[in-house]
Amino acid sequence: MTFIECSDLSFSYENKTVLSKVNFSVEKADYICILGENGSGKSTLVKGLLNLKRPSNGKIVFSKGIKSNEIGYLSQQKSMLKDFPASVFEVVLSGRLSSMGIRPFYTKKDKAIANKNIEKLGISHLKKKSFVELSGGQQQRVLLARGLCGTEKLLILDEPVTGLDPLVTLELYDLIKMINETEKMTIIMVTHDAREAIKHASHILHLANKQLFFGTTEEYKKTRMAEEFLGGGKVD
Ligand SMILES: Nc1ncnc2c1ncn2[C@@H]1O[C@H](COP(=O)(O)OP(=O)(O)OP(=O)(O)O)[C@@H](O)[C@H]1O
Repeated sequence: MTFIECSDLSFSYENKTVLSKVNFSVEKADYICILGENGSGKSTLVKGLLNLKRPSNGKIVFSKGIKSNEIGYLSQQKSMLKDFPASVFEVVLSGRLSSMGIRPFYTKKDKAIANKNIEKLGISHLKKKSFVELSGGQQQRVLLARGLCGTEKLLILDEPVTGLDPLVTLELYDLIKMINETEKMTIIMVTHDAREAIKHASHILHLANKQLFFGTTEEYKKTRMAEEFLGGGKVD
């Protein structure tokens, strides 16, 4: 099932085009990694997918299977939430906000969903702790649980491992892969870590202010671009 179809997309800031000619589609249970150098347009595209920025050209079409408020989102670690004066449970529960519409309170169902995701990510023991007292890796797990509270279909992650140590980074990648495989959760992830990306992703979207490549990871691995981007050496 196709969730999102992007055709001939461009984005501009103050009439300056920063991304153009983007054409790709997102199918249910895909794991798409968006690669590219700094300033290549990755975050701008994510803003477009989250309906936070309007394309200057082309269109993003959501299928009947998904609405734009059914997308979970986890941003870079430098997120404002790092200083959020709240417990782990409250932070995770706040992931239900986008699904609440005009309803001003959390229901039992919202709380049950928060608890389910806390369990899924193995952070039940941290539930009552203050979010600001956690390690970077623990905070990112909490924010992943929060992102999952907003969706059962599509999770967008913008550089989720930035600033984490290598071991915690691997743990987080494994968790994301587990969610993709066991829940059939569709994943779109922006990352600088191309080597890890090609280990996990089903598809690669490579940007350089335009679309350089979109296709399966297997196809991508055969390209010269992949070799160069991965800094030479064997692509495994
Ligand atoms: N709010 C803004 N106003 C003006 N220009 C912007 C704005 N946000 C981004 N840009 C410019 O758009 C281009 C693409 O930026 P974007 O943040 O999408 O790139 P990126 O690939 O996500 O980069 P990084 O890997 O450094 O996060 C850059 O040249 C950037 O300077």
